[in-house]
Amino acid sequence: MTPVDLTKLPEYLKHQRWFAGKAWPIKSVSVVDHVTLDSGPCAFSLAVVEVAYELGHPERYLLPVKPSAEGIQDALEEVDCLRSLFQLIREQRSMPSSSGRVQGEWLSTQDGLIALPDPLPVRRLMVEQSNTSVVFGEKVILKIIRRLEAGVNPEHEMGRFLATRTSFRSTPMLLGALTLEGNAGATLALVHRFVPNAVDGWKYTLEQFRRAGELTGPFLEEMRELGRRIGQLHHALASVSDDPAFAPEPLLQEDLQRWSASILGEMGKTLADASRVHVDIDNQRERLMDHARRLAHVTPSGQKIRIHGDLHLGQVLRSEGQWLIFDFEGEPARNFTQRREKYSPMRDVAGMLRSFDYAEATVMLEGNSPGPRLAPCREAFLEGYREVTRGAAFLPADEASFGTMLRAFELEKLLYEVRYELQNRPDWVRIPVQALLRMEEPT
Ligand SMILES: Nc1ncnc2c1ncn2[C@@H]1O[C@H](COP(=O)(O)OP(=O)(O)O)[C@@H](O)[C@H]1O
Ligand SMILES: O=P(O)(O)O[C@H]1O[C@H](CO)[C@@H](O[C@H]2O[C@H](CO)[C@@H](O)[C@H](O)[C@H]2O)[C@H](O)[C@H]1O
Repeated sequence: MTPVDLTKLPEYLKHQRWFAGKAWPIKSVSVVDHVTLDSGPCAFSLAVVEVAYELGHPERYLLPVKPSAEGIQDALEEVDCLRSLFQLIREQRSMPSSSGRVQGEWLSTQDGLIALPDPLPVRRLMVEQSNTSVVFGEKVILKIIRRLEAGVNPEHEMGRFLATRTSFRSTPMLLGALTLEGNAGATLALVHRFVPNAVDGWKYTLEQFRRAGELTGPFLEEMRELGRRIGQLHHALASVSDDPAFAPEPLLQEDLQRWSASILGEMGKTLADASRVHVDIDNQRERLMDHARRLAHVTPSGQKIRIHGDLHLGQVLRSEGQWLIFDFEGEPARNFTQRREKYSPMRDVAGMLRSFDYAEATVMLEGNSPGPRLAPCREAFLEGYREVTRGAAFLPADEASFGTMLRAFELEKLLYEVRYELQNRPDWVRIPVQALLRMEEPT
């Protein structure tokens, strides 16, 4: 018997913030796996539903639901259900599902020994996000993943790697996870340490940029510190050679050629779409293509390593005078296999630099006066990064290659941002478009 009323599901999904398919007509929905949890004070089911569209690929979603005569009731609205879900992970329980198995995982790390209050206070996080997050006892945060993808979840994999194989601690540590094994296999939920009173780097930087005059010395020192943290993250990600998913690999000419070709390919479609709203962008095509072409001709040096993959100011937290890096899931528009590819760490550096430009553009659009913000911020961040990565095997060996790769990856990120904004925040497309227009001739 299916735990969800399938006839009501299409309408229900269309009203959920996390449902990505609102714009497309649904052909059918089905439950591909489910498990019922009825041992605690809240009986509910975890159902994996597949949504087939009239056009395009099917998608899978996780629905924690309670039986209800009125239709579909989200179990995550009930404190008892949330506690039961968390306990499943904490107690590492394993339960058969209709076509596989649900497995709770709790890491046996120092952080995993965390003591939690009993009864456990529960608070739903009310932020705009693509998943659902819940804070327990102000000490741990459970993220219930809504849209499920096949394959190894990069956030789960990276979190486990950092917690168990490295000494990198500038991240809210992964504590546990809930996994569905079998045909519909996927990571269903993740538990991390909760960072109290944290401000995300985006809000933090905007506040500083909004202040009149020059950026303060202490803020620029914080940006240098952020650069150091990212450098240390790259050292940690490159530190293990006995795990094929993480072992650094030499950067080859064919990697550079492949990345260059991929940027050129993305450019074709992206600029065509962008030129519908910004006519002058098409005139820049040749100049921009040159940046991408040059990447293919860099003399290969350095390594490919696992990287954060979607690094921007919204992926770092500022708490108690420290930077913490989080959200290792990679770019949402790419599939898990692409997100887990090893890359040059310069790609992360480029991502963060793009974020400073977004912050500058945002404060200018708000009507703040121009000021020397962007260049000092970039310089401070790069200084910090280079300070801790000097001579690192994963970086290009010479300055010229460093510069060419950085510009090519900034271009790649800019094109990604154009596509992201066209789809999600059309008013903001001008931010990456203006930056593309400003990009200098390659030297
Ligand atoms: N460990 C944490 N400690 C404190 N706040 C967090 C933590 N993890 C996430 N958050 C907050 O929750 C928000 C959403 O988290 P995120 O992992 O980015 O979810 P999603 O993948 O659904 O976007 C973040 O922007 C941040 O403000
Ligand atoms: O946070 P996500 O992992 O969902 O990342 C996506 O959304 C980001 C926006 O929230 C987007 O980032 C872009 O906008 C940011 C300002 O809002 C800016 O700081 C980033 O530099 C810029 O790329 C990100 O690209 C997208 O993957």
